[in-house]
Amino acid sequence: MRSAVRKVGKHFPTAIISGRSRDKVFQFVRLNNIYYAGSHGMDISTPSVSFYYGNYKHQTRTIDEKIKVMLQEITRGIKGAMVEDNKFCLSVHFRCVNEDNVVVLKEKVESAMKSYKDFRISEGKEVMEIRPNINWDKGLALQYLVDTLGFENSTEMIKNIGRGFPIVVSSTPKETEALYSLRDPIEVMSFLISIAKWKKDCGYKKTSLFGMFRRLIR
Ligand SMILES: O=P(O)(O)OC[C@H]1O[C@H](O[C@H]2O[C@H](CO)[C@@H](O)[C@H](O)[C@H]2O)[C@H](O)[C@@H](O)[C@@H]1O
Repeated sequence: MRSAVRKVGKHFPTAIISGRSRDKVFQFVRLNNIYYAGSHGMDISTPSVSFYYGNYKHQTRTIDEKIKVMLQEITRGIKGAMVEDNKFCLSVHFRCVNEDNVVVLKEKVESAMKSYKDFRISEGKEVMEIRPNINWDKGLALQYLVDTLGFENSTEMIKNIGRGFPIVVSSTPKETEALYSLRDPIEVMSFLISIAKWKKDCGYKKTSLFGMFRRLIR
């Protein structure tokens, strides 16, 4: 998969946008030719900029250590629950918590977070995301990348099509906004290899990217 992403990054500006910390995503992916946006898009690096943090004031952590300690205390009392530090946001995982305790955990976290108006809670896949209460998310991070960091071709593409080419990855049918779907990581990998090869061979100006998408995915 890494080699497939590297190939795509060679032919298209490529970004990985995640709720996880940027460092963690980089540890998984370990490629220098792509953009990374961690902490739900709050922490962005470009391929040309050193990945490592400098000692700059604006890079100080926004997550109050007090909140982390408080959430760790809550999860300690509930079997299977755990807190993950995503640098500019926190996750409270409940995948391994039994059903009855999930309700208890959610109530405790929601109640404790009531005193922290600068933070909000959103829910992911068996995870509560504790995020700064700012108007920023993965979608806005994508828009920022498209508008400012050398994704000019994508801007054109997204404008032309209206919504780009959203693809959901799921082995079962799902209600989503995505226009296309792939079943699993294996299909994702062959899709990535195909678009990189397609761009290498002919470039999207010579043939329709839309047509290519239609051929490659459902
Ligand atoms: O934005 P994403 O890249 O989709 O990140 C969202 C969360 O991903 C991780 O949690 C998810 O994967 C875990 C297994 O690795 C799973 O246990 C959990 O239920 C999933 O939600 C990550 O650990 C979280 O911090 C992210 O917020």
